[in-house]
Parts: sequence; C-alpha cells; structure tokens
Amino acid sequence: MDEPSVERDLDGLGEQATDGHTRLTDISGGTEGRSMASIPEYYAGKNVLITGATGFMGKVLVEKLLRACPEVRALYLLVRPKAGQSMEQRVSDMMTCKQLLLYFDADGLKLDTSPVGMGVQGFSVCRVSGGEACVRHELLFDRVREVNPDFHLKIIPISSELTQPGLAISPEDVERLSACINVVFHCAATIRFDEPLKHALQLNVIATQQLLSLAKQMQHLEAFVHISTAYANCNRKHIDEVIYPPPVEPKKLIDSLEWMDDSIVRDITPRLIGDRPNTYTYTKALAECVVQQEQDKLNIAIIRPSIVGASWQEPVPGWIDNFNGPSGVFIAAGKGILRTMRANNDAVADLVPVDMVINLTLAAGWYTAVHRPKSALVYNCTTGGINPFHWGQIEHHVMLSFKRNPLEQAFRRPNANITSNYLMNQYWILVSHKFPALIYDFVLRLSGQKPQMMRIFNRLHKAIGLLEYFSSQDWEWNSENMSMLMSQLTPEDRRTFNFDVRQLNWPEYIENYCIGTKKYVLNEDMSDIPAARQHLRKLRNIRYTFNTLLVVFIWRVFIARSQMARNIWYFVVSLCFKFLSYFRASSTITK
Ligand SMILES: CCCCCCCCCCCCCCCCCC(=O)SCCNC(=O)CCNC(=O)[C@H](O)C(C)(C)COP(=O)(O)OP(=O)(O)OC[C@H]1O[C@@H](n2cnc3c(N)ncnc32)[C@H](O)[C@@H]1OP(=O)(O)O
Ligand SMILES: NC(=O)C1=CN([C@@H]2O[C@H](COP(=O)(O)OP(=O)(O)OC[C@H]3O[C@@H](n4cnc5c(N)ncnc54)[C@H](OP(=O)(O)O)[C@@H]3O)[C@@H](O)[C@H]2O)C=CC1
Repeated sequence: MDEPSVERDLDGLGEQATDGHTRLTDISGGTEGRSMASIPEYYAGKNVLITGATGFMGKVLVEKLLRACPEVRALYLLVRPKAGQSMEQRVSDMMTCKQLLLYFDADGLKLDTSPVGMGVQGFSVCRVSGGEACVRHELLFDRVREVNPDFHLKIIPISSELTQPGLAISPEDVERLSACINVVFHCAATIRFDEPLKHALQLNVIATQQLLSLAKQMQHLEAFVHISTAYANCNRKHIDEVIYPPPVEPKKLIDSLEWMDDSIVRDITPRLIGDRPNTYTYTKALAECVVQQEQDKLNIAIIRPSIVGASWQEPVPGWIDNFNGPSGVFIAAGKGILRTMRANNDAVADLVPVDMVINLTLAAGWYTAVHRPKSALVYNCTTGGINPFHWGQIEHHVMLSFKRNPLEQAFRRPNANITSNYLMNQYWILVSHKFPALIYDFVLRLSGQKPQMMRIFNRLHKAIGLLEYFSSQDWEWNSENMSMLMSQLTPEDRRTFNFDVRQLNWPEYIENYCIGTKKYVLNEDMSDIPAARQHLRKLRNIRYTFNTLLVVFIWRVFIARSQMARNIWYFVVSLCFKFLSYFRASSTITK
C-alpha cells in the first residue's frame, strides 16, 4: 500500500462545508478581492487554542506568537494540573520563569545559590557595586515583556487532561471555545520512545480525535495545525509530503486494545509496530490518519519536524530546556560520561532548530486559514535535503565546543567517539564506560559514600539505545511545501518568521546549542568557565598519572613472571644508558 492518499492542492480556495459547518469564508470574508494579510495582520484579533503549551515547542510557540503578532486577541492554553500545581500556577510559572540568584564576594567567589524557582531559562550576569553580582535566569518571555508588559492578560488557561473523555474540559469551557476559537495548534503528545502502547495511543491518537471533534464544534475555526514528526513514516527511506496509509485502521486498533489487558498489549506491541522502532512513531503515524479523516470538514495543516534542537536565533540563540533527543547525548558527552555511541559518521543528522519549526508552524497556520487548501497540506520541516550536516561533523563540533566552554564538574575530559561497528562500540562501552564507573564506585564505597556511577551509566545506555535507530541511518524528505510556503511570504514576514534552513551555519549553531545546554538546561554560570577548564586540566593530569602507574604496574608484573621480558627490559635499559653516555661524551668533545 504505497499509494499516497492525499493530493496536494495549493490553489484550492474556500468551498462550503458539506455539513453546514461554518468555513473561513463566512467569518473572514475570504481573501478574494482583498490584498492578502501579512502573518501578524492575520493573527490580529484572533483567538488561538494551543495544546502542549507547557512543553518545549509549545512554550516557544506561545512566546513567538505574543511577540511577533502583538495584536493577537487571546491564547487559550489547554493545560493539566501536575505535580501538585494547579494549571493556573503552572501557566503563571511558565510566564514568569522563576529566578535563580547567585551571590558573589569581592573576589568573584560564589557565596550562595538561592533558587527562587525552578524555571530553566538561563542566565544573564549583572555586576553590581561592592563586588556582589547577581546572575539571574534570562527569561524566555523577557523580550515579549519588553514589548508588552501586560502580555499575560492575553493568556487564558483552560483545565484539560487530554487522556480523559471529552479532554476533561468543562461544559462551560467547551461552549466558550466553540464560540471564539479561530486557530488551533495541537502540539501535545507523549514523545517518550518507551511509552506503553495503550498510553501512547490514548494521548497521541484518541486525544487528537477528541480535539478534532471539539474543533468541528468551533463556529469560527479557520485553521487546525497538527504537529506530527518527520519520523512518523521512518519505515520508509524516502518520505514525501503526503499522508501515507496507516499501519492499521486507528479505530480498529482503539476498539481492540480497549478490552485487552496491559500485559497482553505489551506482548503484542512488537508485532503491531512492525518495522517502526517504537510506539511513538507508530502512534504519530496513526494520528496523521485521524487528522486526515477530518480534512473535508476542517482546514488542516500537518507539520512534520525532524529532530528539534535548541533555538537558532530566538528568543536567544541556543535556548533549550530538556534532555530529549540529542541534547541529553551532548550533555553526557560534555560531562565526559558518554565516550562511545553507535551512530553512522556519514549519515545526515537531520536537526532543525526549534525557532525555525515554530516560524514555519505559524506561517502554515496563516497559509491554511487564508488559502484554505482543499486537502490537508503536509510540511516536512527538515534540513538534510537542503543544508545537510552529518553525525560525524556533529561529534567533532560538539567536542570542540565543550573543550572551549567546558561543563562544570566533568567526570572525565570530553572525548566521545561515534562508531557504526557494534563490536567496537561494545568494547569501548566496557573500557570507557563500565571500567571507570566500577573504579569510581569503588572509590566512593571506600570513602563511605553510595556508589552511583554504574546506575548513571545504566540509564544512559538505556537512553542512547533508544536513539541509535535514528543516528545509524538516514532518510530523504521531500520539503517542497516548505519552499512553497516561503515563496508565499512577504519579504517582511520572511524575515520575522524565518525558516530558511539554508541560512543555518552549522558549526556556529552547534556551538550555541552546547552553550545553551550549559546555560539553560544545567543552569551553569558562564563566569565559571575558567574553573571548569582548571578542572579539566586536573582530570588530564590524573589520567596521565594513572596511565603511567598502570603501565609500570603491568610491566612489573610481567617481568616478574617472564625471563624473556626481563631480558628485553635489561637490553632496552642498557641501550638507553649507552645512548645517554654517547651523547654526553660527544657533547663534551664538541665543547
Ligand atoms: C558527541 C556525540 C555526538 C552524538 C551524535 C549522536 C546523537 C544522536 C541523537 C539522536 C537523536 C534522535 C532523536 C530522534 C527524534 C525523533 C524526533 C521526535 O519526533 S520526538 C522527540 C524525541 N523524543 C525523545 O528524545 C524522548 C527520549 N526519551 C525517552 O524516551 C525517555 O526519557 C527515556 C526512555 C530515555 C528515559 O526514561 P526513564 O528512564 O523513565 O527516565 P525519565 O524520562 O524520567 O528521565 C530520566 C532522566 O534522564 C534524563 N534524560 C532523558 N533523556 C535523556 C537522554 N537522551 N540522554 C540523557 N539523559 C536523558 C531526563 O531528563 C531525566 O533526568 P532527571 O529529571 O531524572 O534529572
Ligand atoms: N521534540 C522533538 O524533537 C520533536 C517533537 N515533535 C512533536 O512536537 C510536539 C511537541 O513536542 P515537545 O514540545 O518536544 O514535547 P514536550 O514533551 O516538551 O511537551 C509535550 C506537551 O504535551 C503536554 N501533555 C502531555 N500529556 C498531556 C495530557 N495528558 N494532558 C494535557 N497535556 C499533555 C505536556 O504537558 P505537561 O507539561 O502537563 O506534561 C506538554 O505541554 C509533539 O507533538 C511531538 O510529537 C516532532 C518532532 C520532533
């Protein structure tokens, strides 16, 4: 079943819905006979619904929409209460991004760390008189706040647990959303690769279905933008911008899994997901299918980003707030923990910066609402086909960057190597991961502390084991729709909502990415870099001393047991002495 099920239609202007549902033409007056609105003009006065707003991409979407489209009327965020926090509290924390204060004495020594909160947004340093300095998180929403200090008034949290019937939205909220929403961005998903199938199906597929049902009740809806992944069809080598037939009819799967015990579902999961690597990519493919089923009733766009990395330029270069995908690998390599990983040096590393994905998403929302393509348009948001960069190059630049800007308290000097050879990788895991971990834990035990290194390595091996599928091969994505969309933007919009991946300078991007993991994920202070470098020098000296002692020890053991080794040893030593005395003698003669 290789036939794509969607035909692209770029010029299909609005048609009346068959079910009497109000389409764009009724509320915006269409675009006919008018000059086309720019992106900020389009979003002006619009009510936007966003799921997954507390996630990595959702936060950047909210920030950019508020900053670049200041006339947007309101953002309705579907948020669930979590970890004892109400949804209002969570949204407020997200916007205020709590602060971390570090105090220094006159010599620049850190005296105290007082985390006022837990936001992970990074630092800006402000030196004050008297030798005290305050380092505070550079807030994700700082730039919006500069433009509009009251931006929070535009944010309306709506309580919703997406895995519950009706998304657990109250009837009053359903009524309110149905009456006012113009654009929906559906970002929420579980992105864990080891999610049990039932839960992944519940969130990635059933919740999408329910959101679509809600969308169909929205009387003024103009665009529904669904965030998928470029890897939804990773069982193919060449991926076009079409929705492929699903591995199974979603409704059938939902019905059959409903009555099945969790243990049965676990047992049959490998058979069901077939040639896909995990439940994530499998359920994202099913979600695209349920979205496609509504394309006659709604104006739909599907965005398929590849591996979403730290920001390129906005809100600040290198902004990142999680360990997902390559970020965790970079950090583990920077800390000197990860020394080896299975990856293909020559395979394309299809990273795409989060701000480019969000710019494309906002532009696609605009295009979908204004042009109303007859069928859902899919945008492969990838870099490999246009501006390729390879895992081998990534490794090189990550290592360079962490040597220039080391992480604090590294376990060993950063020196990670990737290899596609399974046996070689196993060898290095033994020599460079397990052996040092055992020694370190042994030292911890001797000093009365709890061993921890082996536990860390076991978790790391589990995580990288799940990523290797994506780093060991490459794919070809067609990204014509991305180019088409770019050509539709005004020069001004092209600058404000830049997703031209040709402009990415990879070495510079990777450097900012690594610095971003240091500043924004690990909350490390850039002014501590000299101390971190000093720590690396100490580690290097420890390594030299350890290696020398090891060689001497092995040799001592060896010559104690073998006459031949002893003879060679005496021969080499006497040769050295002879050379030494010869050079000494010849230098006295020449004087
Ligand atoms: C120089 C080297 C060069 C290298 C080149 C090679 C690089 C290859 C990179 C390939 C990336 C491929 C990504 C493919 C993306 C597909 C795109 C998408 O659509 S979807 C987007 C992609 N989706 C994903 O990436 C999801 C992948 N993640 C998962 O599925 C799960 O987190 C898990 C199974 C790895 C661990 O589960 P579990 O044991 O239950 O543990 P928890 O979840 O509770 O977390 C425990 C702790 O570990 C932390 N941590 C998390 N991840 C990593 C990491 N990678 N590493 C390190 N640490 C990591 C986590 O923060 C937490 O810390 P703390 O709070 O305790 O302090
Ligand atoms: N990151 C990446 O590399 C890529 C991501 N994508 C896609 O982009 C989208 C966003 O990804 P990303 O931002 O990285 O993911 P995150 O894990 O950072 O965010 C997921 C969001 O979904 C919300 N969510 C999860 N479960 C529920 C629930 N039961 N009820 C309500 N909300 C829920 C989370 O809310 P809460 O804070 O409450 O947990 C969070 O806001 C996803 O659709 C993903 O498939 C695609 C390609 C690559």
